[in-house]
Amino acid sequence: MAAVAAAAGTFARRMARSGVLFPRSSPQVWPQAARQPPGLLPAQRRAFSNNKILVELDTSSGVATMKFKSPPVNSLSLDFLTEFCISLEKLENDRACRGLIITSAIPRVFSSGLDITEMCGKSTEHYAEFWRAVQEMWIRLYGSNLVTVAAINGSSPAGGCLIALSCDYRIMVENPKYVIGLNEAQLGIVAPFWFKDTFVNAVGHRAAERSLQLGLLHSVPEAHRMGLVDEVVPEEKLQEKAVAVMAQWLALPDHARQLTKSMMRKTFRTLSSSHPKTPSRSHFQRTWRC
Ligand SMILES: CC/C=C\C/C=C\C/C=C\C=C\CC(=O)SCCNC(=O)CCNC(=O)[C@H](O)C(C)(C)COP(=O)(O)OP(=O)(O)OC[C@H]1O[C@@H](n2cnc3c(N)ncnc32)[C@H](O)[C@@H]1OP(=O)(O)O
Repeated sequence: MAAVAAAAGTFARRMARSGVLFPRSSPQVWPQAARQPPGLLPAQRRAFSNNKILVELDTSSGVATMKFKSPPVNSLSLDFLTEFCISLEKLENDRACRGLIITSAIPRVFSSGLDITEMCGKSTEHYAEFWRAVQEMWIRLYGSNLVTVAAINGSSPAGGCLIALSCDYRIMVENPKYVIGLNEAQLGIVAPFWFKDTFVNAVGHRAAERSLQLGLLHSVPEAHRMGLVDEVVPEEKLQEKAVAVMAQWLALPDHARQLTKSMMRKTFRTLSSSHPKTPSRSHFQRTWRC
């Protein structure tokens, strides 16, 4: 328990160093239209970047694009998760931003999920901090007030699938090599209940039961059929489609859409307020034999 508390403190300090407020306890409601401060020339584009993620915000449309750029496979390391939360928080605090498209700059992979090297041979404190960061990523993305669209341009197993599932809409590139799903059972581990719930919310109980027990990674057409992704497009149409979907969602009044989203996703507050126990060191070691 002390380790969990220490990890919470460490993660909070990492976020605080970035200048981002932490944590935010309740959803914020943003103005309906992107606004520019009066008297200033509108800067159409703003960008910020770190060594894991690139973010570009088009202030005229209010749409930001977040590109994962952490070779080789955009695995979700502690550093990646921290940068993700910082970037998301910056966008949420930017009154010009209303929507977020998440995609990958790495060919053929959206995200390979949690970084396996973070779960081997580390201290109890590290596991606690890592797990805290995984939860925080999900809480912030699933509970975000922004319209979030996943433009999935590569394989997306496990934690990568969770990121996509946490968005409001998923568009995946049609490619016979790409797969998506929660394959934890194949790895001999159990997807946490909030991974499971997010999956069930997208595909329904029966499809989830089968997919999760067998740890299936689905082809793109199969993922589309079962509702795991909402749309499938050729690679060259992905950006255009993501922008079009975003425009459709942003056409609604923000407050009504945001409150509806918050109502539909209210379970996230349970985790947010209770942060379940971090898996123990022996659990990690047993699972990965390290
Ligand atoms: C977890 C501890 C136990 C208990 C806790 C309790 C409950 C919940 C626990 C866990 C929940 C976990 C969710 C997860 O996300 S676990 C991670 C699952 N991820 C995977 O299974 C993906 C594995 N990777 C792949 O399938 C493929 O790599 C690919 C499809 C993403 C890409 O294929 P490529 O052919 O393009 O690339 P590769 O040659 O396979 O890989 C290149 C390179 O990258 C390394 N790598 C791949 N995935 C990961 C990863 N997730 N973390 C770290 N590193 C990864 C791979 O080893 C290669 O490295 P080298 O070049 O060999 O050095």
